[in-house]
Amino acid sequence: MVERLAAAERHKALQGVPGWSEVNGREAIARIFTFKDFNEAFGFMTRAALVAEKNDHHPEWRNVYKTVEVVLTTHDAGGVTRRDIDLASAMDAIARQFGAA
Ligand SMILES: C[C@H](O)[C@H](O)[C@H]1CNC2=NC(N)=NC(=O)C2=N1
Repeated sequence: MVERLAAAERHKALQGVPGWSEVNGREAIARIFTFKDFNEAFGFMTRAALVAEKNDHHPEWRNVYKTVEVVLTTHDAGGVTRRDIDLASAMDAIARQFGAA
């Protein structure tokens, strides 16, 4: 069972994924990725989906044309855990490969 991060731990962990921020009123982290076009955005989602499935840890996300809004939280733990931080970091690496802004 992965453990929910307390506020101080969450803030510290967020420093490792600087593009992400806390969600107001919810124990979750979020980032909006903007790509060159829909093709790149969906390519990012495809790669990220495979990582999510491999790790059995899935995002809440919304795609509008070339943007992908991602919210990460661990439902089983009722808050942010290391799994969210690790998936955020993995998504950042994939986004860099797609030349995200
Ligand atoms: C049964 C399955 O392992 C669980 O439901 C997994 C799936 N993916 C998940 N993803 C996220 N974000 N949080 C979870 O608690 C979670 N639990």
